[in-house]
Amino acid sequence: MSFSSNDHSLKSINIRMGSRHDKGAEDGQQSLTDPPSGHSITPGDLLDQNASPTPKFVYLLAFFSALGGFLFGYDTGVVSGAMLLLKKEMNLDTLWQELLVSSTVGAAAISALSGGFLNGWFGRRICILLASFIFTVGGVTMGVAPNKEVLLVGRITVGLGIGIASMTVPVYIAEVSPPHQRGQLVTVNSLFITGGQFIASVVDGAFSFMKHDGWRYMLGLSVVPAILQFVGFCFLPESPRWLLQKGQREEARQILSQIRGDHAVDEEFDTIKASIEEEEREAGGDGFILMRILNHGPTRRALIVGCGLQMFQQLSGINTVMYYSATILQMGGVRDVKQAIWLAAATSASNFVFTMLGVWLVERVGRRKLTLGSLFGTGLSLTLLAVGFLLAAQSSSPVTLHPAVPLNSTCGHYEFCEPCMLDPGCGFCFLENGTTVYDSSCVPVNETSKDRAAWGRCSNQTEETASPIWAYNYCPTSYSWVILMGLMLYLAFFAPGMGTMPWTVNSEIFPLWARSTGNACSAGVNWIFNVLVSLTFLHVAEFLTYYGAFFMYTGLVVLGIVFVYGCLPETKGLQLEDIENLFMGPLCSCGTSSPNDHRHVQYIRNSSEVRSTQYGAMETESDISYISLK
Ligand SMILES: O[C@H]1[C@H](O)[C@@H](O)[C@H](O)[C@@H](O)[C@H]1O
Repeated sequence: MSFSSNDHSLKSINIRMGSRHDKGAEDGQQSLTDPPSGHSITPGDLLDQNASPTPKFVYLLAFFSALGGFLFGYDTGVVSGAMLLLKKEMNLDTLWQELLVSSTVGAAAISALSGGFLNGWFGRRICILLASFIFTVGGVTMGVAPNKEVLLVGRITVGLGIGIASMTVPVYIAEVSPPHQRGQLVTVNSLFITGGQFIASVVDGAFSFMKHDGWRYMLGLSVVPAILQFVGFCFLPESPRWLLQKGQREEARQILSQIRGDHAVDEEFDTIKASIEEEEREAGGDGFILMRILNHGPTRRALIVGCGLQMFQQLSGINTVMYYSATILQMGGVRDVKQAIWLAAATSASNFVFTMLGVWLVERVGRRKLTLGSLFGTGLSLTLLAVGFLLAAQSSSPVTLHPAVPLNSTCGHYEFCEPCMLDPGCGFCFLENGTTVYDSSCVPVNETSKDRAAWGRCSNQTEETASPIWAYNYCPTSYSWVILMGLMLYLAFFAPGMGTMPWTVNSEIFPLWARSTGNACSAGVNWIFNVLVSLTFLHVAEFLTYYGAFFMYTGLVVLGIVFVYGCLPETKGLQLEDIENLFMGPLCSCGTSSPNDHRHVQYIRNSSEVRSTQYGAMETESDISYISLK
């Protein structure tokens, strides 16, 4: 017999065996420590529902909750297309445009942080209902907004909904899913996020022809999934884990049986119950939850890992790349705005399609390998993007015409397109013949609409092909194919891993008492870094140039690789109640706290007599002799 000490897994096995034994004794059933003669119990037996097909009800729950992810994606994605129409119709200046975009993300950060309290107190179901109600109110407000102020209120309202949904939905799905499918089902929520972004870009394209009021449909249509989710959740149950934590045992058992279909739920029910008691005992029952998380080693380490993952997700620059895709396409010669909108839809379609790959891979390769592989590819693609921008900058078109510009403008100083476009006050006005640029000038941008110059040839944009082209924020280049390839590769690598795993992993690494607060903090970190990265991008580009900015993101991704390699354990296939054990050791164990694929736990009866194991008895050496870890 061989035994390698792994007191963490022993502790959890101990909980299960002990509690199962108690139950078996009470009900006069056979206990787990009393397997049929000659049968050795494997972990598979312990989680026997793992091997069985998932009842359809779980899919239904996952679908209705993931509508929250859809709304998150839709409301964050739809605004770019709506803005093209809004800025003309409401005559919005840059400040208002930025306010309407960033207020949603800012509100999401605040509500995600406070959502932890709501979630722990009122439960997952009420929070999802609340989020869909808020989404509906926000959608109606935006759809009927008579002016920009009301529109801003609508954008802030949907932001509040997004924050609550973003932290509640993954937790709810994780808590109702069977362990062997948890990763996949939670990752479906990310699929719905990118699906929402994709549908938003299609809706943007479809309504872009409606110069008057098109934006009302774009922004207002979000009420459809919001109402669907609200109605659905009126009939769907609360998470049995949350109910058990609140002491509502009978309801919890009943819902667990309903969710698991025909499968016996005693085992799972007892495991959850025993570990709630154990966890509460270990972490100390009283006090402010965030303080308890920080004072208790395993949860403190889980919080660092969860927040770190969310931070690196945003520092990888996803929203810059998505936002910037239309400009990248313009650089490549797509000058028609309508065509650019449709091609931007192709970018979000790729993000969506590659997220599907993540859903497929998560239970096959596991969270750790998927995240590491994704980060590695993301880093390489960012390097390619940076090299593309570098080549474009080095072959930047010269300024050939120097019209007199006002004294207070810097635009007259530039000799090349590159520094001209990096100056937020200027744009590049040029004519082209095939790929040759000629008659080019650097002129001030119109304060109210960046789509045209303040004066001169490019101040009156027409659709005619012979008229000069106005390039704001970009330069024409023949290296756009390198950048485009970088963009596609970026999405292919980012979406399946870094786009999805931070949400999935966070939903499973916290013990029940810390789950709401832990997820609130990590989702809050995600939204805060989302605002930071999107708001700073243009300034960073101004100081470091575009290629400098993308090299900087590459550097941040390298830091992310070190962090993930060092600190992210594998959570695949484990019961939620076991995952805390992975954080018992030091913060960074380079994956060694992951369950070892080759180690097999066997429970062997060493006598024909039925052994009555008591709760906690396995900690003595003689008891351990009943287990062999190969
Ligand atoms: O996981 C999502 C997804 O990758 C989205 O495409 C992105 O816009 C969000 O910021 C992110 O949290």
